[in-house]
Amino acid sequence: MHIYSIFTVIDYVIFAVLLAASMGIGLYYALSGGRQRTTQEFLMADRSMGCLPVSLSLIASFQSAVAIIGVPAEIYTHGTQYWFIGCAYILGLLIPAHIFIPVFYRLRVSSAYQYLELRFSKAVRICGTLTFIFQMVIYMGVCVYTPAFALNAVTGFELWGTVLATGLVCTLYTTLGGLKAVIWTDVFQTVVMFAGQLAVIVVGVQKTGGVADVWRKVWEGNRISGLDLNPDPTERHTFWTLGVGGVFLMLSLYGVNQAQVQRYLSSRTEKEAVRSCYMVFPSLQLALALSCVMGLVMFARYCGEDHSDKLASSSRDAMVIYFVMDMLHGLPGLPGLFIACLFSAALSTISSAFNSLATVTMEDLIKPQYPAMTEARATLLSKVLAMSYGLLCLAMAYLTHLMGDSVLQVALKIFGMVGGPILGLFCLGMFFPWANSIGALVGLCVGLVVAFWLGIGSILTRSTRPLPLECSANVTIAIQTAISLFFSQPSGLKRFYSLSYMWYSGFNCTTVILIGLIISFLTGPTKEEDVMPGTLYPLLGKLFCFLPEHLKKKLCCVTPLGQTVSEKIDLIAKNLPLNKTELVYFSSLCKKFSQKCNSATHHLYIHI
Ligand SMILES: O=C(O)CCCC[C@@H]1SC[C@@H]2NC(=O)N[C@@H]21
Ligand code: NA
Repeated sequence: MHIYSIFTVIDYVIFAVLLAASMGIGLYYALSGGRQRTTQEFLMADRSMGCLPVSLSLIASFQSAVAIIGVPAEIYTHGTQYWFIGCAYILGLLIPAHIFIPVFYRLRVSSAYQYLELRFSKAVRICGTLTFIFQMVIYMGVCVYTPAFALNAVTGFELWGTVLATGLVCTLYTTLGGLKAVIWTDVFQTVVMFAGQLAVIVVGVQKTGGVADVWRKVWEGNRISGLDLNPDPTERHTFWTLGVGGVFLMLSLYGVNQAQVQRYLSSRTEKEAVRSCYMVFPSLQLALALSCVMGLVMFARYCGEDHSDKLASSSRDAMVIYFVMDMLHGLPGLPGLFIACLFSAALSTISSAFNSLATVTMEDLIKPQYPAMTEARATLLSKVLAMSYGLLCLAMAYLTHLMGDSVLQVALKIFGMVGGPILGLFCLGMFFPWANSIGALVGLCVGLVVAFWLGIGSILTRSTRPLPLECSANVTIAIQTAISLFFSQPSGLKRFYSLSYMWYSGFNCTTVILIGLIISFLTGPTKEEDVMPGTLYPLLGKLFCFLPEHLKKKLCCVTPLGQTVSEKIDLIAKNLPLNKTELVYFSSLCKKFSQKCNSATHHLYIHI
């Protein structure tokens, strides 16, 4: 039984226009520019992108329907504690901007996992790539499934037909238009996403009696959580699990995830890439604020009642759609706008995932095996891969159907369980020169095993206790908390399983680094001079900058960060005994040289 069949023709038109616009952008990039004939264009957008589209595309990659639906459900059930994840965005973006981007950008890699071969070995690169593929395929399944399932639960909007339509449109424009199409559709879809959420908030506040009324109800309903500094790591959401554990989550996404690294590398210069990372911060805070406020307005609207009886599913996620349709029905076009917002969020994430999966499969798994492959065949194969990943993710959507739990929790657990160990692998390589490839391999494997042991263990023994829904329930909460404190405090393994999922990224990253270092020292640590230049970041040197030079030498990693080729040429040019005319001749010589080399050195220019 479905509550609302409120979709008027105009709503379907708006949804169709969204899909058509995305297709249009994809076709435009398939027929313009280099017409997607080379992998440099198809996978790297010719490294010609500006910081604005890149920054909006960076947001879109990991802001899908999961956040649009899952965050309001989270705020409605547990209060605004989740909002503190915004504190993790500061370090979570500064570290990628000043550590990961320079290393990746100056190595001129196309995929993040090429770094692993340069620093360790081909085996480490392949394991890193396969882990990434595993993570993104499951995550894509959640992203395709979420909007279709939520809509079907409330509005009877055709479920699998929607999943199919979304998946096919997305596969088509990603396959036709490559990274340029994906980035520009992400820009368009991010705007639609913000518009849809804003519409729900404006109408919702207006229908719930205005801002003052909403504030009073959420305040009385104890939904405005204070700063919870409880150090207990098994406490689901505290300032520490969100603000500190969240930093590791952000690093695994915005620091080393291929979908984001590819965007940094598609920027026209390193400065543009760093600038796009900075520009992500305000938009990410806005996205977080919009979804948290939506959850508060929803609480103000229903604080006491529980409508799950009326819905086809008892999950709070479906409740969010019920709230939206309750607010927007009778306003023709707005339900269609929200549907467009939901699917824009989903499409922009799925297309980024497809494109990054096709890139790593080509760059890390196929090209190294078939170096003689022609450009045309390689590009064709990339397109076939994008199509096959599209179909695979439809299958994963069905798997999500079986996962239960809140979609936000599922997505964040996947990032923690799989993204965390990958982050550990890169940190091991960049910050610890002694790490060798055996250590890296064993560290990654042990990290993944421990991550899945913890993740699955927590699912089997879970007992999240949502706050009571009554509006003014201060007394019962106090009693309930006292009771839970008295009975809880599980010990031993159960305590291990009850580690907050927001610590998974940090915990698994640390496991990989520790195991990796132990194994490296046991099997003969790498000497600093044997490490490929440009693959180390002198983090320890910077952290212990107060130490005397000889000790830092002992601690190693005082090597300066890899210089760009142009910096090296400048250095040479300055030291050469050349006069002005000879310098000009030298620079024209370098330009000819760089045109002959492959694009890897195409920014070989000289400042005179
Ligand atoms: O929305 C999704 O698809 C995944 C859930 C959010 C992923 C993390 S949470 C912190 C960071 N901020 C975002 O908007 N996305 C990532
Ligand atoms: Na998205």
